Amino acid sequence: MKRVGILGGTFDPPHLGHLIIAEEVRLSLSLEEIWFIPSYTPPHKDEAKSSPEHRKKMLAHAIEGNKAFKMEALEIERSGKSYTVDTMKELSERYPQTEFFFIIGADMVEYLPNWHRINELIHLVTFAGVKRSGYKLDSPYPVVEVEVPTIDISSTFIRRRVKEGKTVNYFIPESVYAYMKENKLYENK
Ligand SMILES: Nc1ncnc2c1ncn2[C@@H]1O[C@H](COP(=O)(O)OP(=O)(O)OP(=O)(O)O)[C@@H](O)[C@H]1O
Ligand SMILES: O=C(O)c1ccc[n+]([C@@H]2O[C@H](COP(=O)([O-])O)[C@@H](O)[C@H]2O)c1
Repeated sequence: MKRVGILGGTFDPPHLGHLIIAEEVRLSLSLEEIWFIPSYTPPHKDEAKSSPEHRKKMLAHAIEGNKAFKMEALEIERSGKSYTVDTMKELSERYPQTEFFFIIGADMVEYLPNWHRINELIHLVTFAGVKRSGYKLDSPYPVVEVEVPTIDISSTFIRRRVKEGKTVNYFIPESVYAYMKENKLYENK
């Protein structure tokens, strides 16, 4: 079986925290690839500030240069609320010879009991949980904990800094920063 990690997210915008957890989990669990899946409408939080097209382009910039990183944009193509169970059902049917590991930060681990059709989803993926400051990794659902240095960066932090007119140099890849500036993203949001 091919072993593939999935990192689903809003990526509004993608940042170094995303890239570091993806690479660290890939190495720890000996995964061949990481597929980044940008959501269309995040199921349980406010709508993204940037459009799916902008988020997709920023993500493409963020993952360029790592051959093991791919983007799978099926949630954007499907539109509507991006429930993970629908996504993983589709991918499991499309790739029956692949074992999927779904990477989640501790904020999402705490939230797992509220996920849509979670009892179905746990049979489709193995959750790989990573620490995130302010959250616990405890869950009534099976989660494999992967030791990753705690990176205290979030998209909310990046958006807030940009709105305040401050630099976000070094927190996001340069190419993502250039794209954000070119398109004036987050300056007034
Ligand atoms: N710094 C981080 N450390 C660990 N996990 C993270 C980190 N940033 C994001 N994640 C995880 O990556 C996935 C996608 O995150 P998402 O794209 O929503 O970014 P975010 O920084 O949490 O965004 P926001 O601040 O807008 O809520 C989630 O499972 C989230 O827990
Ligand atoms: O399916 C659900 O009910 C569900 C609830 C919360 C989050 N998720 C998924 O978890 C990933 C991270 O979510 P977020 O909100 O941090 O971008 C993303 O792929 C979401 O679709 C999924």
